[in-house]
Formats: sequence, C-alpha cells, structure tokens
Amino acid sequence: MIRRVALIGLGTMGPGIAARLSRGGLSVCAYDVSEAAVERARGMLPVAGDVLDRLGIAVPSSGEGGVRFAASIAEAVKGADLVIENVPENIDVKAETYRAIDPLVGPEVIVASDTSGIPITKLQAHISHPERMVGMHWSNPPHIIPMIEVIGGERTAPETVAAIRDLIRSIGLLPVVVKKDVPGFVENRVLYALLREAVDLVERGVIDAEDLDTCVSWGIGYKIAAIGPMALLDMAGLDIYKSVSSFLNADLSNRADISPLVLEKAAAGKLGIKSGEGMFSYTPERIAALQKERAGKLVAIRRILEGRE
Ligand SMILES: NC(=O)C1=CN([C@@H]2O[C@H](COP(=O)(O)OP(=O)(O)OC[C@H]3O[C@@H](n4cnc5c(N)ncnc54)[C@H](O)[C@@H]3O)[C@@H](O)[C@H]2O)C=CC1
Ligand SMILES: Cc1ncc(C(=O)O)c(C(=O)O)c1O
Repeated sequence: MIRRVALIGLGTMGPGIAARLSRGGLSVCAYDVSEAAVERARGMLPVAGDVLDRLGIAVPSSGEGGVRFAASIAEAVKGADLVIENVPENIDVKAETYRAIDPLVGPEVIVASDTSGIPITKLQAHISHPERMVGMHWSNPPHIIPMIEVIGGERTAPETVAAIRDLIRSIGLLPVVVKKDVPGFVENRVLYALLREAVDLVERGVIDAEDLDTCVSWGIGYKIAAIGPMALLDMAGLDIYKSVSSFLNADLSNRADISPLVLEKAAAGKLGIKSGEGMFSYTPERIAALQKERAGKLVAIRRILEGRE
C-alpha cells in the first residue's frame, strides 16, 4: 500500500502535486536542489489548499497527509513507497536524478515520472529496477485538473501500472491508462497538434494572439470540456468530417521543427508568466490576478462538470 511519497522537484508542478497528494491522505516529503524553489513551494501550499477547499476536497479527518521538506534527496526518499520525479523535461537531468535515487531505494519502491512525453522505455534504461518505473503524467495546474495519465514502458510490470492507477483512483482522481508508450502519450499529442496549428496561424498573420485565444476558448475549448473529440465527431457527423478533412488536412501545419516565433521569444528570455513576457506581457499584479481568476473559473467549471452545481 502506498502511504509515503517522495516528491523530487518543486517547480511549476511540484507544489500543486504535493498539496493534492496530501489532501488524499498521503504523507509527502518534498525536495528541490533550489532553495528558492523550496521557499516558493512553501508559499504555494496554502494557496493550493484554499483552491482544494473550494473544490470540496476535505482535509483527511484521520489526520493523515501533510507535506514536509527534506534537506537532501536521501532524506526525501527515506521510507518512501513511491518516488515521483518532477525535474525538468531533459533526459540527462532526469537520468542523473534516477542515478541519485537508485542506490537509496529498495526494489519494492515505485519510481514515477511526471514527464510531459519522454517515453518511459527511455527513462527506465537509467534505473536498476525498470519493472517498478512508470509514467504518472499530471496536467497543469495539478491540484485542479483531475485526470492523470499512467504509462508503462516496455519493461514496466503490469502490477506497477495497476498500483499507480489504483492509487490515483483511491484519492478521488481520474487515471487514464495509456496502452502504448508513444512520445507525448495522449494528452500532449493532442495538445501539441492544437498548439502547432495555433502558433502557425498567429505566425502567418491569419489572426492576432488575443483573437486566437477567444476563438479557441469560446469555440472548441468550451465545447470540448463537455463533449470529447470522439463524441464530437459523432455530433458533427462523420460525413462532415470526411468532407472537411478531404481538403483541410493537407493544408494544416505539419512542421516538424520548432516555430521561429517560439524560438525567437525563448532566445530573448520571453518564456511567459515565469519571465513576465511570452506571447503576452505580464506585471506581477496581473499574474496574481490571472492566477486567482483562472483557479476560480476552473473550480466553477469542474463543479458543474461533476454535476455538483
Ligand atoms: N509545466 C507544465 O505545465 C507541466 C510539466 N510537466 C512535466 O513535469 C516535470 C517538471 O516540470 P516543471 O515543474 O514545469 O519544471 P520546472 O523547471 O518548473 O521545475 C523543475 C524543478 O526541478 C528542480 N530540480 C532540477 N534538478 C533537480 C534534482 N536533481 N533534484 C531535485 N530537484 C531538481 C529545479 O530546481 C526546479 O525547481 C517535467 O518533466 C515537465 O515536462 C508535466 C505536466 C505539465
Ligand atoms: C504547453 C504544455 N506542455 C505540456 C503540458 C503537460 O501536460 O505536460 C502542459 C499542461 O498544460 O499540462 C502544457 O500546457
């Protein structure tokens, strides 16, 4: 039974994951190489806790759960049943992290990666018990989005996939088991198909960035939360999809490299909210207001989709 979780990496994803696991009654020991990341995570926990309150996810009455911060990776993984790796999306950084964890944990400990899409088969080459390694891909913001992809690599034991699926379910979240270890799994293959086309349309001057967001959020986005893509095909009619895709598919962006617009901005340090500028510009006040507004909307939508309002 999984009760104690070590969480390695407290950047964008870590604090929300820690808060949600703790609400599920799991005891979390978190670690980051960066002191600043740990301090930021400490500050994020009550904010995420407030959102979880509004989602109606109660603090366990048993007194279980809780998040503490470790001073070393060894302290973090000591006594853990599950280690969740949340370090940057770079195979070398992840491999180095597994090398550090490997001698510190027994063969019964599951090592899960929150990778956005590096195949688990590649990651498990860097660990001495590959049968205990699994993908556990959360979606951002992880304390609010209930769906988590579970991915086994070529050498993952089916029992490991089942254990993570059951854990996710046991804390009231929604596991989706991906049957093949393809790059990007499912969520990001679909998201990156959309993002490639969106960036291309803005880059070619077909539409401004603000209007692109209005079009997608109030058109496809609003609809797709209630009606998934496969159900949408049936709602529109496969005859319509056949006619439109007969001329449109060939015209969609099929670029295999990274768009020049994104490369240019990234090279100039324009990374989005984390740097104050990306596709749009942000002041610190605007970031705080946006985060509050977005959490409020996501909570309200989720409550409606769950039939609670
Ligand atoms: N940002 C997003 O929207 C999502 C990201 N992911 C994935 O989750 C993982 C983490 O992503 P983010 O939180 O966005 O990254 P991030 O770059 O914001 O945070 C990574 C953290 O890991 C720390 N770190 C680096 N090496 C470490 C080590 N050896 N030991 C302990 N800590 C270490 C860094 O100091 C940093 O605080 C990546 O694999 C990413 O692809 C998954 C879902 C969504
Ligand atoms: C741009 C982008 N890339 C990756 C992810 C992920 O799920 O890994 C997300 C996300 O929203 O979670 C994302 O927005």
